[in-house]
Amino acid sequence: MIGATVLLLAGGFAWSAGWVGAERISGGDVVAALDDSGGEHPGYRRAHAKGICFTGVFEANGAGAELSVAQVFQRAAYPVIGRFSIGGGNPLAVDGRNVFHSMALVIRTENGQEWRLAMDHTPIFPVADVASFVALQRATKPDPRTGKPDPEVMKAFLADHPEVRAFQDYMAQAVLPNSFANATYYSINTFRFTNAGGTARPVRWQFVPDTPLAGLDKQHLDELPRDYLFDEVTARTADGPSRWHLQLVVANPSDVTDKGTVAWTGPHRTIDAGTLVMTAVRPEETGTCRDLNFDPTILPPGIDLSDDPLLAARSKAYSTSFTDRATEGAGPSAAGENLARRQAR
Ligand code: HEM
Repeated sequence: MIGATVLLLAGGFAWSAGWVGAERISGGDVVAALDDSGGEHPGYRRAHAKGICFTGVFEANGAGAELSVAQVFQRAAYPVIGRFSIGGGNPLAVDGRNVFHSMALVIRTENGQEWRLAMDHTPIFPVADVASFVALQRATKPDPRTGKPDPEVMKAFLADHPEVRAFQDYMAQAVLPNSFANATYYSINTFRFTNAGGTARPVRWQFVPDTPLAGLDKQHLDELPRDYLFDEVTARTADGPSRWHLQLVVANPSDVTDKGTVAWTGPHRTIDAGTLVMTAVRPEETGTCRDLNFDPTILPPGIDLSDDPLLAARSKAYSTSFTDRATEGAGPSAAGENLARRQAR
């Protein structure tokens, strides 16, 4: 369990005295906390710094229109810009040690609508609000003496945040996908979908891969090559596309919609809205994803925010991170023909 905790929190998260409520925590505060915990890496995303761009299409089958008027659910193929990443702010991170495998997408439709999505391969998140996120950074900040989080600080954090237990329990038994291509990517947060009849429903979604799931050996994660996941997806894509089905999951009346820490369990009405086809992968310097902010609150008409407070907090933090890195100037690609290889030369 401790191993899972340390693994989960290794992405680098911090804290600042005097933050007493989410309303007082700005995007700048969150980014300062990320920098304090994970170290400063100018020119990179403050979280999910190590990533690779991809392109493809979303082939909508029309079924999603039952839930939302967004054009992206009308039967057609829409171009996609995407990014695979691992959590944490270190662009030189070792893939195997990182808990989050992530996918971000921008899907544009010809009527000018745009849907930006940033998803993790876990169905739930460790914390439900931004104050807890900041506290998590502090708890997981490496102690300079050991290079690991201080167990006493972690213990106090977990005592104050029992909601983290659900994530720890999930991670302890979950398979850690051995490819970006065979992971399921979850919205985690709930959104509100409105259809042409004006009916609004809380919805979470997941992109479910056609590629069968296979796991990394959790006992030997440290032995994986640094860029294992990124090299694997690059080689795999040279051989052909990978596909995921977009499953829209409609809330049951008893489901929690304002906490990404709580899973929706049991049977749910689920609509397969179409297929994401990922056709090409490129390093950030030559791809088209680096200078995008995958703010999950940029939504087309027919998809709105829910009552989950994490969404607005994410928007503020992503915006500050984006502005900071734009001001600093982009660093070399962290994966693909990458920074680590250049430094080794
Ligand atoms: C309070 C909670 C959260 C905070 C403060 C936060 C913070 C951040 C920040 C600062 C970035 C870098 C943005 C940029 O420079 O473009 C980022 C990226 C990202 N986050 Fe979060 N995040 C939170 C929750 C989540 C959740 C719940 C998910 C998954 C559903 C998620 C998935 C991602 C992904 C996939 C990226 C990388 C996007 C890309 O490739 O550009 N985050 N996050």
